[in-house]
Amino acid sequence: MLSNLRKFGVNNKKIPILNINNMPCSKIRASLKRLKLYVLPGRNYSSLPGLVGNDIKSLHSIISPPIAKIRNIGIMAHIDAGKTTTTERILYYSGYTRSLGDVDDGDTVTDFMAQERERGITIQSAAVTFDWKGYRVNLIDTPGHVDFTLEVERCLRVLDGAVAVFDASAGVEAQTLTVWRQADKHKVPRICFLNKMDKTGASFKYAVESIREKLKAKPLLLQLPLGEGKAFEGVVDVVSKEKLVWNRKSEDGKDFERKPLLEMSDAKLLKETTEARNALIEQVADLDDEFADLVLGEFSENFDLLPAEKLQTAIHRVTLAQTAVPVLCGSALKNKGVQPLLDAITMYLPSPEERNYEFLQWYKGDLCALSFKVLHDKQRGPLVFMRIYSGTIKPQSAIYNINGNCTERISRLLLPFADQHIEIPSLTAGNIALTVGLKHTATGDTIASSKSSALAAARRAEREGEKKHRQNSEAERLLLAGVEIPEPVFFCTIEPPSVAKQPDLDYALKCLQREDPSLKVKLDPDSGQTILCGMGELHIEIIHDRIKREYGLETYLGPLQVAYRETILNVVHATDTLDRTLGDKRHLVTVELEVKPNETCCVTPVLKYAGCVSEDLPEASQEAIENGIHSACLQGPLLGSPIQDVAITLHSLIIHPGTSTTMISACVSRCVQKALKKADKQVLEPLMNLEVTVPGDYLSPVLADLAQRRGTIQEIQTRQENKIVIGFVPLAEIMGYSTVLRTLTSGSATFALELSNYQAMNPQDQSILLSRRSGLTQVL
Ligand SMILES: Nc1nc2c(ncn2[C@@H]2O[C@H](COP(=O)(O)OP(=O)(O)OP(=O)(O)O)[C@@H](O)[C@H]2O)c(=O)[nH]1
Repeated sequence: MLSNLRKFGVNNKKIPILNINNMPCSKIRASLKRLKLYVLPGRNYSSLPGLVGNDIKSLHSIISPPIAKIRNIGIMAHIDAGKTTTTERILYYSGYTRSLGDVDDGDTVTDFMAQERERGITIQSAAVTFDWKGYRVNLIDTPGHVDFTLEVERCLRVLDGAVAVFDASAGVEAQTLTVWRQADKHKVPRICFLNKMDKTGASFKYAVESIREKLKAKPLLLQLPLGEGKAFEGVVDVVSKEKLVWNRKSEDGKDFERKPLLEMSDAKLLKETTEARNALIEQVADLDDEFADLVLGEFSENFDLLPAEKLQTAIHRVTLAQTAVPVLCGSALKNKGVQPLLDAITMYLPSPEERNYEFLQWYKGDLCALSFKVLHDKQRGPLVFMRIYSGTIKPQSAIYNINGNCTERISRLLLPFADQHIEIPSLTAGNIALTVGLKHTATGDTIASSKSSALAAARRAEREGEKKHRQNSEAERLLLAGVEIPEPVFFCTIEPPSVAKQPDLDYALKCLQREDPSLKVKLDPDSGQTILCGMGELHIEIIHDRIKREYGLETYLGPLQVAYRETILNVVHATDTLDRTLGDKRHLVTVELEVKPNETCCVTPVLKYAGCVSEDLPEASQEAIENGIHSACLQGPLLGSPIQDVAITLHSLIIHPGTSTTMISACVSRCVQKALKKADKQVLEPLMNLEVTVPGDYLSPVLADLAQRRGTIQEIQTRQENKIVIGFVPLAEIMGYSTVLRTLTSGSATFALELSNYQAMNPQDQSILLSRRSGLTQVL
């Protein structure tokens, strides 16, 4: 049961999404860092400024807001859509910060990093908590760069709702699609914010259409813009039929007026808004039966009489059901439209209790939490951010980590509220907690109150699975709600400055892996070198930089290499015998097996036993066979890359009594390798979906360059002055592309990449690759 239980936590399914684009790493995080959200050494956490004396009531409302008033949200967007700017404004209007930050001013970030170094702490914010009109909002940092796909995925897992930010002049862009798909996967209700309405070329209509067409979503237009481009001055609230106009003299956008639209002064706008409101009511009524009954009953004659609150409640339900998405607009840079966005977040996005997390029923109110970010603080050790789904977390208490199968103790519990970290006595379901003292918990681990509580939950899940005739694996997935770990596609060697520093490097890598499970570290069995495997060039660069910055180690990276795979093209047979005497014991195994291409894609080999073998084979021997096959398939005969898409049938296995399982594994492994060597072999390379957005003038050089990179162009779309080139390109050909693209287009183009699949290399390219590799080997 326990091994089963552990499996719940490790959901190793591959998600084929990744993006390389050497943009600066998540600016949102940098901006949050700039907000001085860090733990000050030696700080007294027990009191909160602003609370006079024993203002227990205020403290209580800060620590335990009613769950219905909590919103756990994230902001997601394509690069440069304005996520950071919007976040800055949100934090400013909510009172979290006292001045408006400027994303175009890099100095402040550097200043902060200098401070960070001075203090010897590594605090990046994963979540900031603030209040807005009586609601508690936990804004969870979702990184903009999809080299950190796992981070995006992990954050989405703990969100109850999200704001998708769009550049109103570009509409839906490549990465919007990627994050939208991820949000779909995790069933996260969303609202859309069409930002940059002030920008030349901004088009509300175009952006809404692209949401409809590309995202296949039903936009609910809750606002209309008052002007576009330079003429943009505010928005019309369609629900309440008011116009919101920002005071031109107000530098920070705090000062705006809400005025009802009047027949006398706004006749045209009122007509337009009334039509938009009627359309909205009909649209919502089509999607929500309860609202349809209300509208058809009392208000069928005149929609104007329908109170705004009734419409808002129905929009909330529709948003929660994800049958449509509310759309708002504004300009974060010009400080317009952000306060109504905050209102919409609290009004339309769900509270934690409105999300239907199926696994909660198995915990029966006992503690269930997901660790979604681990940070290393030199003073305090690891700090773990947790989303509490059910039960209560308390300091000085033991918790059970299901993935790690270990019991750990939380020493302190902090609430990252406003610009403070408040030490608190407990935290309940729906909240985000920051725990101190957990030494083994890693990102993505699931936490229960005790081992017995976790086992009880697993039993309930299994019973439920049986009742519903469902695969147990599904119950496992739901129980733990783990974060899926994508397969890395890049790797390189990493070396410490001296052999004596190897243990320090191992320690640094261990800590970094706890924070970031998409970072894989291996030992090269031949050279003994440490190998780093990551999601992209930027990912590996950042890890390298962090080792230097946070652990004071100057390491050396080998050349970045693409993670190829191998497969075979024909059926092959092999037999092998291992006969060894160790001491007075004879170990004798004979294996006969067949290896053939598998019909469907499979990363790990499919193992079958021929009828005569399976009978009475002890479990330990079966395990030894699986281990042997697994280890043989880790290194293919062509490039030493993992073997995939093969099926192995064991025809005969003769084991001499007393033979150890290690010898069985060794013999099976050798026999599989023998078979693989005999087969016709094929290298598989990662093929990427590529989307380049380029001004029309630069299209030709971009296409010519892609042709040289073995790229295949599928489609070229036109979006205003830009061309969107959509196609495929092998990953090996696109390394360092951001620099080349910048040079080719004077920095005016952007691109997004996503892993499509692994595809067979053509014989010519394969032989070039193999000779290059063997050449390298000779040089070495
Ligand atoms: N005209 C205009 N520009 C904006 C607006 N919001 C942001 N920008 C600009 O757009 C650029 C990108 O803004 P960011 O806020 O950094 O966008 P982001 O989505 O966080 O970008 P990444 O972190 O790279 O994904 C900056 O130069 C901003 O000044 C807006 O409302 N109008």
